[in-house]
Amino acid sequence: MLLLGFVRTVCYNARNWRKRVSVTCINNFRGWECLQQAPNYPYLYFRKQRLCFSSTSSVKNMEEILTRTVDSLPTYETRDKSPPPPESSSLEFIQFYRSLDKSQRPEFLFKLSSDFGVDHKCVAELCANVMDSQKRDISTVLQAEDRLRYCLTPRYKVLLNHISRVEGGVKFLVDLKADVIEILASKTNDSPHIRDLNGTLKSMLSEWFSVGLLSLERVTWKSPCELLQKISQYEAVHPVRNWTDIKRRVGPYRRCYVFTHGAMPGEPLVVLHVALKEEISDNIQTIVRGFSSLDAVEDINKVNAAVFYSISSTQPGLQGVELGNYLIKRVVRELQGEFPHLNQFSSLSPIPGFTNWLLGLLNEQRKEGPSNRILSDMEFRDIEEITGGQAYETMRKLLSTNEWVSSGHLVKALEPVLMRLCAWYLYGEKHRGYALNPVANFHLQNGATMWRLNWQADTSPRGLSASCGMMVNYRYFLQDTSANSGRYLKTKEIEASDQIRNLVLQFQKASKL
Ligand SMILES: CC(C)(COP(=O)(O)OP(=O)(O)OC[C@H]1O[C@@H](n2cnc3c(N)ncnc32)[C@H](O)[C@@H]1OP(=O)(O)O)[C@@H](O)C(=O)NCCC(=O)NCCSC(=O)CC(=O)O
Repeated sequence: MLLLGFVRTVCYNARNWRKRVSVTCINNFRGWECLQQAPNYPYLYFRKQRLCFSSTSSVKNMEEILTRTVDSLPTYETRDKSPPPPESSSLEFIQFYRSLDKSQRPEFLFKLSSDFGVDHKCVAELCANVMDSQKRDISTVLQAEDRLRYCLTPRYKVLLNHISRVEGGVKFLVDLKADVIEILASKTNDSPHIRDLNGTLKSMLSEWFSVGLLSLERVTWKSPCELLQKISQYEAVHPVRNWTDIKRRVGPYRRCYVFTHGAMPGEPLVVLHVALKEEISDNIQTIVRGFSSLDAVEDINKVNAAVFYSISSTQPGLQGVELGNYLIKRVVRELQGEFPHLNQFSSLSPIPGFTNWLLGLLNEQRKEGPSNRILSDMEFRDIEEITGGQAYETMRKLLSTNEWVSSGHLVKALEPVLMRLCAWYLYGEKHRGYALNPVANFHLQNGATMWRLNWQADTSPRGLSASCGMMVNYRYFLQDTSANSGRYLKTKEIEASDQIRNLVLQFQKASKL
């Protein structure tokens, strides 16, 4: 009996025909011959090579699949002559992995990375050979080193390379990398083997997604609807509310650019939104809510600054491949071509995490009692006078609910306090020596200058909750970005403007933290 369409069938695992295994097999319209049971023995056969996995794929299944699909590393001598593994191995691996529950993937990836990785015994032997070869001529040394280099190739890398050649294989590997990143981040399994797998995948993906293999595409209202829809869905910084929003973001005095890759057609890998302004913006509402009629003709004399107001990477698996940095630099060149006189390039960036960091500080302050270490004595008195309550306690309550913005007096009293605290948060708070704030770290890695902190730059509830409404411009002085980036990455030195440095000095004087 041929079963078509999506049906749920109960199958018997061919290898465990004695043991009834409840499995879920989902057909597609081509279907495969339904699982016909012989009258006496519940056994399984297929008309088409589609695999049916137990919904509780056992470790045994994993080992079988891995043994079947992960070929041994060809010998050094036959490394260039060995035939590639059959495509069915790649497809079988992909299908099996996708059939696994999310909770089973760490186990599978651990097995893949630990049992099918580098042959450590062989590496040790070849290390000894390299040492021995030092006494010999250079060609012997090079030969020994090349053998060692080859032996350091994880066995699974051959399969991953072949998976990248099947249709959808690169996207599969990007998603696999995203799983590995998640496993490591959640500490579900932080074995050194999984970390090694992460490194191998990162180096493969960094090669495949190098800037020379990426295509820059400008998104306009005439772009395919599906692409506009994806741009809206992927927007991670200033959510797109409706079609008018997206139409505005690709309309006059706006630019939207994406990187795409031939191996992932139709998929914007990273998205950059730009506002063309007379000067560098200090407020996001004027950009995302600002309205020039959608058919206005751009006046080149009104375009003196390019403001990057949103950049989002759409593929978690490509984290660490630095697509955003490449895209910003490529878009700068594109805009210089369109507007040769353009010489101001800056972001208008959110400051995620500042409000929570400040609330943590206020909580600590509350525990430590009356010692006043965040506010100056006059500020302390002003806030108590305006709120009628204990300064830190009321600040904590008001900042948690954004209520403070409804009081003009309080907004005025808090501006100097919050501006200097936020400048310190961006400039002084560190993680492993680099800027604690991930957005700051991103732009500083790119070589931008922490240029201007803006009060009441994002008065949306989202902006108030994230950073008490403040935003920051990371400015790209093109002639300095390379040196700035090098200094930041090497010595962790942050390039900042006088405004930022003065605010930090004010913080250090007023707050005895
Ligand atoms: C910012 C990114 C596009 C960077 O992606 P890339 O692939 O280019 O770079 P990457 O993955 O190598 O990460 C480089 C650095 O980005 C920083 N980073 C920033 N936001 C991050 C996030 N949400 N998750 C992970 N990293 C993030 C990290 O400190 C990281 O440094 P490390 O690897 O050393 O830890 C992406 O992280 C992202 O989409 N973030 C979410 C949206 C966002 O916050 N965009 C920036 C604000 S908008 C903005 O600022 C305005 C504008 O510029 O347009």
